[in-house]
Amino acid sequence: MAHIIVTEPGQVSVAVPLRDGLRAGRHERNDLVLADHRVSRQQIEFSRTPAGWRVKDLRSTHGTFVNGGRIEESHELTDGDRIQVGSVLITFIEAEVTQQIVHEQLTSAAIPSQPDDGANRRLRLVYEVSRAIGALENEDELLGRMLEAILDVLDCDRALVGLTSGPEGSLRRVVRSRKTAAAEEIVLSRAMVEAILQRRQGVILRNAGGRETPHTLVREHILSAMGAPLLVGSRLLGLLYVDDRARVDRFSPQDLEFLTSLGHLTAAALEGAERLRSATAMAEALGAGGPTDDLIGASPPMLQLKAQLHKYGAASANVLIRGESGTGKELIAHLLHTLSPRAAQPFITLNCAAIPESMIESELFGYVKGAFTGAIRDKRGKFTLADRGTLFLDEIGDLDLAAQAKLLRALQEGEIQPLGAEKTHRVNVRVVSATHKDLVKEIAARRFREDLYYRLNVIEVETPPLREREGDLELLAQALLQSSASSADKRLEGFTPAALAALRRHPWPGNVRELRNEMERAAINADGPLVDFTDLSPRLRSASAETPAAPSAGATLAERFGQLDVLERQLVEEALRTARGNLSEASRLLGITRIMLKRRVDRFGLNARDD
Ligand SMILES: Nc1ncnc2c1ncn2[C@@H]1O[C@H](COP(=O)(O)OP(=O)(O)OP(=O)(O)O)[C@@H](O)[C@H]1O
Repeated sequence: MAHIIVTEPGQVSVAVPLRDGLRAGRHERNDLVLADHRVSRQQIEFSRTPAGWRVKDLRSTHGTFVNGGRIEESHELTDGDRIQVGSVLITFIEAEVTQQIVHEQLTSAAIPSQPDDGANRRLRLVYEVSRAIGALENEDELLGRMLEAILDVLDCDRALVGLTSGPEGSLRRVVRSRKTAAAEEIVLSRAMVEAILQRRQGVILRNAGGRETPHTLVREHILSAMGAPLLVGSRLLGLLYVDDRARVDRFSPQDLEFLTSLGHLTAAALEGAERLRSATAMAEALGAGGPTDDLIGASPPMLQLKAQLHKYGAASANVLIRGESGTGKELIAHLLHTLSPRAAQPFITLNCAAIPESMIESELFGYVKGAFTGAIRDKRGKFTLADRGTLFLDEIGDLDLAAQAKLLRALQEGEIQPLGAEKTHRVNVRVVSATHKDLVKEIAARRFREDLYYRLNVIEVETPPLREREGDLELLAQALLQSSASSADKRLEGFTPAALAALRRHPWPGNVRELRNEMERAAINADGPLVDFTDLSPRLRSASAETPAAPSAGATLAERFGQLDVLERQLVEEALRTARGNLSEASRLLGITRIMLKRRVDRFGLNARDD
């Protein structure tokens, strides 16, 4: 049954099963009462549709938002949708949950004081879990408390939460055991973990000892085990696992159903906490300014990127930066170094695509005199030069397999051996690498080593392309123009509307690098004070699909002259669209008088309004 997870500020998250016609609002007659002054008395209604579920806004005063956007009237829900009303967050979950548990949870304001039978102990656990993770402060400690409660209720030996946020693709674990006070090492069955994570379903081991029992469980003397995924929407955060060494068939299908419900609840709370952390980091990043000020951009993906840089700069883990060409990968690698404790040490760059295969090893590790013909003196490699600092490996996807094997060894052992040297020596290097290639595809095509990928990609950062960064184009164009103008010793104030429109129309496949080149050119061409359409490159003046085709060379003079009308009409239409039909505003955009524009509007029979 589908359900919603309701998170009110300062309250525990509560899971509520959905039913057709369920209403939420401030009035106490609602099925779900939301005590928030920005929620209307009747705010929203959920209804079933042939395709699934829909949420309808009941003409609320402050509106209903789904995934950040205000809904017009109603919205078809998909798994994981986040509905915001006032300060209340409601997450829609399509997956199955145990109705009994979630329903009881909804109606219990406090721990129930009924006889302590199995069902009530479970209910109490759900309550405890909600309370613990709702107040999420120290994640590990609270997950630990939840696991202790699970051990108690399910009466089994050991319990574990494995989070996929662990280093290098491994699971970060929180473990509790009934027998030992110390956190016991739990060896998980790979087959079970894969089944849970890949199928995204709960798995239960019954008849342990049978021929199909996974080897690890037999070796570890585990007689019963079960696990469930931590899923929120389509996002997999890890798994919940319990086992027992005393009894066979310890867990029933109802136990698994119960564990699965807890998995949903835990995942929703963990994700909520993660969002809070990233919002806090973003706020800190925005307030902090500092080195990331060099990274121009205020669009949501750029703000997120800046927050990530502040968060990851201080870590010493390796970082892989992915992104299209010209999106600022090198700039970001340098910022990661500047923000790190290694900032006072060297930042060394190697472009793997620019070095011939035969030389890559000596570039990376260096050589000693006499190592090969022409090695007339010792040469230090990039690893040695970057010792205690950062090594930036650009275009890592272009490294050949032989060099990948050597790089992997250096990263695994923290030691390098220059060509021809007898001994290895230790180096302490943080590797930041970058690529525009999809390394997962490269791994599948056997062109990139998977083990190296995990070594490099402890933290992954993605640089967004310019076309996805709404509003950044203008910011970047202005800043890059100013820096080019001052190098050319000119004073330029900005752009004419026609130049700006051409900049906005262009798709910028070469991203910021292409824009920087364009601004250098414009600064040279422009006589000032504004850069005009004619100062831009021919590519910008003619490449856009919306720009009318240049008059064809073979046409007569009269035909070509006639085509001017087409261009003029398109520009007038565009200006009117931008100015929402306002004549004065549109004439200002076109740089002509209002009367001149009115004459053209009449000639083309267009609609416009007087101010
Ligand atoms: N957000 C930004 N703010 C200011 N300048 C930027 C920004 N992004 C990129 N640049 C500038 O654009 C140019 C290209 O950036 P950079 O060389 O870092 O891109 P890249 O992703 O490493 O490209 P490639 O993959 O082709 O090597 C540089 O001059 C860089 O300083």
